[in-house]
Amino acid sequence: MRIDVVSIFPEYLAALELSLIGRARQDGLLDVRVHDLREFTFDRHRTVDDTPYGGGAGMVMKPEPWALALESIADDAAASGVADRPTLLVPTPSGEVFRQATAAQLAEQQHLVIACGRYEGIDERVFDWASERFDVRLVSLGDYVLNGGEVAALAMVEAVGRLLPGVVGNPHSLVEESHSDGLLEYPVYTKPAQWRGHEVPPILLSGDHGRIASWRREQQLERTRARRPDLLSD
Ligand SMILES: OB(O)c1ccc2cc[nH]c2c1
Repeated sequence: MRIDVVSIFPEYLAALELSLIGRARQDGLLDVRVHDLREFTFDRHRTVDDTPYGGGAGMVMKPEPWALALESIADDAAASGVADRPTLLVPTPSGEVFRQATAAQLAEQQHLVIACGRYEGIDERVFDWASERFDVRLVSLGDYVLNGGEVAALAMVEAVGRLLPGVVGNPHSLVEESHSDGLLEYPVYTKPAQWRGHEVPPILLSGDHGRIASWRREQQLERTRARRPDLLSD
């Protein structure tokens, strides 16, 4: 999989050189490229924003730098033999909620491009224009607002990248985690069995794997009912 990320703060994405994703890149399991949107401006001040039509606070990101950046990425990918029609992910508070199912869906794609907006957002016409060459998806991490798309990009690259074959050491760990089966994950414990007056649930020390599995499932249901009843109503 190839992932291109475009931002006016490319250094924000440096975290993608670390840990699991960084190792996957070094091992050739994932090709992540970060681009500075200002490389696609040609005025003296490398301008990427302007005042909003219709008035209102703040600034809006100009369409042309985005079109040049996205064209450059799509042309490069096509020339490199990345056959798929790229998926353009646009983090925005006004997008569909990004869920584990979204990550699983995206992990099947060959090429993702993530457009990190700033200011009051990107000129809407970019998304209409981009739909000729990209499958455009506006996505939100949840019902809160950040100052730009970079944090969402980091989250999405990790959520998708860790699902790719060979990226996590033990693929089984992907099965037993929150949301993989629609429920929250069960509580986990490790040594020591007694810690500051708090003990590990005795069932986990019993060696009875059948009863342990049942206990864990009950814990998942109990936690999901308590913390995320919405997951049970679907
Ligand atoms: O909350 B967000 O994910 C988000 C994404 C993009 C922009 C651009 C300006 N504010 C933003 C917020």
